[in-house]
Amino acid sequence: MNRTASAIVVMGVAGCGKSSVAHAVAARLGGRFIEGDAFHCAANVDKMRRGTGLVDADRWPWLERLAAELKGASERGEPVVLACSALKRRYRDRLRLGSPSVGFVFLDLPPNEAAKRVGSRSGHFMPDSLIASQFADLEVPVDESMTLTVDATRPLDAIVDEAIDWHARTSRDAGYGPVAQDSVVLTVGATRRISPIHQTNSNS
Ligand SMILES: Nc1ncnc2c1ncn2[C@@H]1O[C@H](COP(=O)(O)OP(=O)(O)OP(=O)(O)O)[C@@H](O)[C@H]1O
Ligand SMILES: O=C(O)[C@H](O)[C@@H](O)[C@H](O)[C@H](O)CO
Repeated sequence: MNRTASAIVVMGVAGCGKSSVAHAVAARLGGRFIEGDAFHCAANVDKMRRGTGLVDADRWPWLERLAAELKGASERGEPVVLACSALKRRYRDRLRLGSPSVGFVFLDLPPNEAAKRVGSRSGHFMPDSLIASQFADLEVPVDESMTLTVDATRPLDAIVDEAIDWHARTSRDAGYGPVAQDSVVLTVGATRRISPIHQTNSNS
């Protein structure tokens, strides 16, 4: 990895494949995998296990911890791939704050598929009754910097290949040089630049 996308956040609703994809992408890129769920406090996990969705106040301290992880990694030049729901635009902007070159891979999965995946796994705290609230909170990334949207119904290997290819292309486009602050918005097959990066970040 290089400083253009020193960190990748794999995002989306419960069950969309964040951990599976982030883990595989980290292994392919030689980066560190971070499981965002491991940074939730016990109260948050208990809340979800009991069938109540998290609200902003529950998520902010968690996002602060994850943002600190990304910032530290960015300062050390350590490549990382984080699995984190990052459902809302302002959550993603918080993660961008300390490491502006972070890229996002949004795993786009329909609600029925997410419910099926969450319902069929065992030993996880997340009940499928919370899928509706995940989609209620989800703000799909549109015109956000360094963001790839992937059809998460595709096989895992194909998704990982797409993410790796996107990372390579954004890195090549940025050329390691003075354009590293540019934003690259990629929707499969089409790349366009928006510069500088802060023009595309708003606090919604
Ligand atoms: N592309 C895929 N196709 C089919 N099944 C998948 C795919 N990716 C992941 N899965 C399966 O879906 C389930 C959820 O995957 P995973 O735990 O990676 O998602 P997640 O978004 O991290 O979930 P959560 O945030 O709820 O922990 C797992 O059983 C996993 O094996
Ligand atoms: O922001 C949130 O509501 C949470 O991070 C959830 O997305 C879960 O932790 C995760 O998906 C586990 O199923």
